[in-house]
Amino acid sequence: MKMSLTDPFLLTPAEAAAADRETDASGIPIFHLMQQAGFAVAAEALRHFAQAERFVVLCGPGNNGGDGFVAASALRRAGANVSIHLAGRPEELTGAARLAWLEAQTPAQSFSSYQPHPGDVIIDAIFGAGLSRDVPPEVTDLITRVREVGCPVLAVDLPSGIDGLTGQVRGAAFQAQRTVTFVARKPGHVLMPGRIYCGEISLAPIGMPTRIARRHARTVSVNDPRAWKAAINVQQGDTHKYKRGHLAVFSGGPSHTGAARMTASAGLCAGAGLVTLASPPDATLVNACAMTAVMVREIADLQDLKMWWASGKISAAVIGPGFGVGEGLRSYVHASAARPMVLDADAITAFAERPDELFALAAGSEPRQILTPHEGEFARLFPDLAADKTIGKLERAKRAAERAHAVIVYKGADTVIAAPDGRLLINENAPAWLATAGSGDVLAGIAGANLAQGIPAFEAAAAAVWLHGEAGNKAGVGMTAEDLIRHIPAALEDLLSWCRL
Ligand SMILES: NC(=O)C1=CN([C@@H]2O[C@H](COP(=O)(O)OP(=O)(O)OC[C@H]3O[C@@H](n4cnc5c(N)ncnc54)[C@H](O)[C@@H]3O)[C@@H](O)[C@H]2O)[C@H](O)CC1
Ligand SMILES: [K+]
Repeated sequence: MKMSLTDPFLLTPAEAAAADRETDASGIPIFHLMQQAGFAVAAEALRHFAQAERFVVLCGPGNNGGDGFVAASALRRAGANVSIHLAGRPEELTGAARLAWLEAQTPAQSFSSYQPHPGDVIIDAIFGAGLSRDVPPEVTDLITRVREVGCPVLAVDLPSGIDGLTGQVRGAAFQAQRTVTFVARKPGHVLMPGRIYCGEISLAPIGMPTRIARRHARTVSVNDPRAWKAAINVQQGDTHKYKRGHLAVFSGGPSHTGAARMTASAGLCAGAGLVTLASPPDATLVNACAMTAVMVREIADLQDLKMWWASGKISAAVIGPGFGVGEGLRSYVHASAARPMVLDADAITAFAERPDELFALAAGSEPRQILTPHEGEFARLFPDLAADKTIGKLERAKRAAERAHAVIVYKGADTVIAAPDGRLLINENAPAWLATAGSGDVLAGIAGANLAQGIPAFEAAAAAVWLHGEAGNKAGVGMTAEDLIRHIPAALEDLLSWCRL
């Protein structure tokens, strides 16, 4: 089991700036933090780029540039060949960055005078958490020239051009081989494409008291069991099957049964006590022949469904995988309003023309629904949010959850889980090969199993996304969705060990 030793909390750029100010006010000057930051960068440069013929430190106008001056001085003292290029004029520097510049006592050249050369290692200290708009043309130009020569880049805090809040590229960005960040990672380190641009990330504590940093980290965390393990029943494995809930999964017609079967099998492996595949009459035979541990029950129409819910025998449901988009699906969702339910795939698309109808169903109650849109489905249900280029994935997911009164699992390599009350998590344990046919059906089944066991919707969704990623890691490259299902129990074992810690 791979356990991360770093804290799961993230600081948005605004939170990091507020934490800096509070640290300064508490008697630890920002200049002191900057020195520690610069030393950490220099140490990382010497450790990982020992082959450098020259370190070229590119310094911007703010404190990111200040970190660069400190790093440059430290590298010089260590005997390295260093040159500094500066955006603008040194007289324009202020605050701690100005102090760092004065201490560096070095001539600085302009950005435009820098000609990248093989053997150069770039220390990118142009923009960090303070990037507030697209990078200017001279920086775009520099990024292009460095890329053309292929010089390795060590980024300070963030690769310049990556937005620390959204992970988006603002005009252009350095592709770093490594990034050294401070105190805590920012969302932009975890969200795509920022995560890719950062390369290998290391974290330097730089002397900010953890209590200050933690107090400011209010917006978002990494999806790590520490965020929700309290909601997981550790006794899960030992209890009676009826206590572990009964999950209903709705199958499509006779030629569309595979997806729901995948969901049902995943639900069983993920710990639901019982799983029933609710099948239209013409698909019952197909489903019954294919399933063993999963039960099959005929649900012919709305009346059957209402009676089933009324019997109190099912605890949660998954609808959408392979069901078929149409009025039938919408009526089933209506009949299941306010029940713990995962709406996936077709269940999302079915409401594309009338999203408000779906959102109204969940209004007023505590969130019981989990919606699991990928990029395309998200845009169908929340077209305005998807089109709004001024906000990133976190804000989109947050607003969507508020609007839908539901937990949103906004899928991707950087799946974001959002609750209507504003809680946000970014998942980072999913391997690239998880993006395979049927993978989403499996995720829906795991989430359904969690709901069936009585786990609240946000925690159920977050734990499902994490388990899905862990199972994917265990199944390994080249896996199929069936392999993924077979690896859920081992992932669950890991989760229960986490929960017992
Ligand atoms: N606790 C910590 O993590 C510490 C981090 N440090 C470093 O400080 C930077 C953040 O510093 P800040 O001055 O707030 O921001 P930047 O240096 O990233 O840039 C601000 C600077 O740039 C101008 N600007 C922003 N965007 C653009 C643009 N697109 N084009 C032109 N100019 C732009 C803006 O107006 C400012 O002048 C953090 O990343 C760390 O590296 C501290 O060293 C100490 C503690
Ligand atoms: K940078």
